[in-house]
Amino acid sequence: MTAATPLLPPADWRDFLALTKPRVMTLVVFTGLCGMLAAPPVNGHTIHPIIAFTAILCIALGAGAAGALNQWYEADLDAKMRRTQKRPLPDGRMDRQAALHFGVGLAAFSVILMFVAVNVAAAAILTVSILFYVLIYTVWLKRRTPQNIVIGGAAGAFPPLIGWAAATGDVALLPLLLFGLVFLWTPPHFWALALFVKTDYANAGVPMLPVVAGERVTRTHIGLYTIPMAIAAVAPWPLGLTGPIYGGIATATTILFGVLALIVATRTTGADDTMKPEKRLFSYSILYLFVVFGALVVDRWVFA
Ligand code: HEM
Ligand SMILES: CC(C)=CCC/C(C)=C/CC/C(C)=C/COP(=O)(O)OP(=O)(O)O
Repeated sequence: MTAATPLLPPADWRDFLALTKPRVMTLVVFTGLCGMLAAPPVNGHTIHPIIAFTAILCIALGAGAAGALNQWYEADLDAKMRRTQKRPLPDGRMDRQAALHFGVGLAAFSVILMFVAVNVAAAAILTVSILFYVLIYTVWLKRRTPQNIVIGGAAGAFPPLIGWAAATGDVALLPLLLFGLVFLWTPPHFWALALFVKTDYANAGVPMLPVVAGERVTRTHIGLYTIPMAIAAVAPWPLGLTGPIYGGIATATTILFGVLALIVATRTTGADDTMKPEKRLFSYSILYLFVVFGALVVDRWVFA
């Protein structure tokens, strides 16, 4: 049943903000910004600061809209998981219709503004990423297959491409590698977390890998995905797409990622295990992406 009831008071602005999953979106927006700042000038011109700001705003609004539509669609699941129970919809602080209108309105606004103020390529990729997260991941795959986050995770990998396209009107090998990096990073990022919130997903009936295939298989998959992820992370350097600053930072931080992932991949746990290595890998995965994308920008601006 829907949470819609005429007795609900109007939702607070904080509830609308919570619908946009602001903490997760900071990294989404950061990768978009770095994709933009890593792009070369076109005909001697870099992107105008106002257009750059508008493009980043559109990525933030589009990602927020996708988060809101995700929460609109899966309020029933969120109500069953401890981690998500206090969100505005399952907690009964907001009408479901309001969340739907907010999400659709924000999505349309972000795409139209991107098209009008920036360019068609960035608007098109933004549209694809919103649709990917909402329709492919949330509606289609999440409740059906443990490969949900592998395929659906592509949604979160688009922002570097959007940023680059906003600056150049085009895509190129470097942003495609960055897409590959985030795409291959998502499984270890998410499965590390899924290992320690497995019961939540089991209670909600979501077929995440540890629930369906067990811990052992999940750990092995974390290890296996880390290998191509590491290649995508370091490849821009030997391919001559970045300089040694990026190369050095990406290599060092990726080696540490590999070590932490290997620890998780080779562990077996007992019933009262505190899951410290899994929590560490999850936290590090977030820091890692911030640092690698930050290094890209530092490298580009130091060697320009
Ligand atoms: C399908 C792909 C993904 C899934 C299923 C996933 C899942 C999750 C979950 C369940 C959390 C815990 C959030 C919470 O407690 O509310 C989380 C945290 C986080 N995720 Fe992901 N994630 C995915 C992709 C991404 C992507 C692409 C990014 C950014 C590029 C990202 C960035 C983050 C950040 C920054 C946090 C920490 C948020 C905080 O501090 O609360 N995630 N992720
Ligand atoms: C530009 C643009 C549209 C970007 C989209 C960004 C995007 C797809 C991010 C994915 C990260 C994310 C919030 C996963 C949460 O999974 P979940 O929804 O299963 O997590 P939950 O259990 O916390 O709801």
